Amino acid sequence: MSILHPPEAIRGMTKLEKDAFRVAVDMPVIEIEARDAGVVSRRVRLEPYLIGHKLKPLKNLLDSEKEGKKYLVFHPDEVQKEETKQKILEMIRRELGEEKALNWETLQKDLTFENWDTKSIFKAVLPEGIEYSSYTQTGHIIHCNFADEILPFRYLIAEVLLNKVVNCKTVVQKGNIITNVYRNLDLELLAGEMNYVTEVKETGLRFKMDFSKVYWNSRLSHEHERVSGMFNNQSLVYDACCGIGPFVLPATMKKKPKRVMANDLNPESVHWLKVNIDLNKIKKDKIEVHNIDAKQFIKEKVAADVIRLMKEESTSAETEIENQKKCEIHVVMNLPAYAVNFLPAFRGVLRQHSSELESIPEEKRWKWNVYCYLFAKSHVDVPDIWYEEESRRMCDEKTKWEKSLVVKCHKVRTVSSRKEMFCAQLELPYDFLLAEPLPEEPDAPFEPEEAEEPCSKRKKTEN
Ligand SMILES: C[S@@+](CC[C@H](N)C(=O)[O-])C[C@H]1O[C@@H](n2cnc3c(N)ncnc32)[C@H](O)[C@@H]1O
Repeated sequence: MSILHPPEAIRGMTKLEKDAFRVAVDMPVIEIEARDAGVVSRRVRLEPYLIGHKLKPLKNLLDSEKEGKKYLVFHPDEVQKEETKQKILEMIRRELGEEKALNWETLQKDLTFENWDTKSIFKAVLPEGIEYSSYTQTGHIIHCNFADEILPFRYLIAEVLLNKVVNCKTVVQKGNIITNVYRNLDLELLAGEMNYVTEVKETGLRFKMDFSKVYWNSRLSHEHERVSGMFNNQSLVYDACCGIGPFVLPATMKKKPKRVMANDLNPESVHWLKVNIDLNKIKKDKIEVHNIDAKQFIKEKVAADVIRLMKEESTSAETEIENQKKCEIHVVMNLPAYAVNFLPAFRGVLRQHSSELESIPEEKRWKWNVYCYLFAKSHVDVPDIWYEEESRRMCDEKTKWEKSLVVKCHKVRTVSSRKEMFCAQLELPYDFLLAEPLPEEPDAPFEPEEAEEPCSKRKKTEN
């Protein structure tokens, strides 16, 4: 444990009282001429020993009470040994000259709430052995996720974050379970202003949203980039659960696909998607937007759109063979708690267009790719490979085809112990798209999605 830590009296504090953080400490210092400060900081390697940035606004160099003098301020943890102190004096003398009178002194300083970083504060406040570090920031909003034993300290933690984290103006707690269909979170304001309209940047694009009404998860930025990077200028991109646009916006801006259609059931998502289309200066006609159920979107909008475009291209004499080859259909369904239930909608989706399809030669029919997000969950500890197998099984159970249509399973992230998020990539053959549809099943219940574990730790099992 460091010599420098907030006073023990604050342990157990549940309401922030900044004054209680004040403590007087003896800082080891060396007084130097103010005019030598530049040489010392440039030429003497003192970084490992100086106080550094951890206790900001306390700095490595402080004014001495004597005219024309400065103190070099050292971290007491780093200069405990006499030999270290000697070594430091020698290092400085080597640059400033042996004749300089250099001595170790102690300078009494008051450290206050301003000096302690969040980690030291939480460590000092929470009962021993309990740690807190799990929060995410979306624009000016910090959202926290608390384990039961930390709940009594949530208001204090929120106040600390509000005071300490750059740009933070609002701290909220997520409702423990996401039950609503739009996957947004029930928010409880813990500190700061009740303003949930915020803006973030992802892959260089601007995303504005009302955080209390739409879904946003910055942890998915890699996945948004991965999938939108798979398209090209001949792609047809259909996002069935588009949210505020993290797949379709970068795809449109960076890959310039032949066609982009975006859909979400939540009118608020659609509203903010349109705001973001404008904000990123994308022409409105580049993305066709819908606000319907994903199944309906697949059956009515996607199928008809693909057939129309494929027919147009197959009859156009100008289409180069090379471009025809690059033409692929990509349907993205990022609603992991439910999207597998949309897979049956693809079976037989082209039957109503079968006569139009007959006029398109097989070699001019475009490949169908579906990116189906899902959660693979286990009740017991299992080897990592189990989650991928479970993802395939979940898709196969829904497509009910003679062979698995899953061509790839990409692990997106670990949500909590025994729960992984996957993106199953399926290739749908035309036999499947023209097959007899399966009898309509009653809608699967919308599973409540438990909040992420504060720290996602998984017990390792043997593979
Ligand atoms: C997990 S979010 C993903 C949003 C976005 N694609 C992203 O990556 O941030 C799932 C989205 O599906 C939408 N949604 C829920 N049920 C739906 C349905 N039946 N049809 C279409 N969209 C739905 C929600 O409103 C939400 O925006």
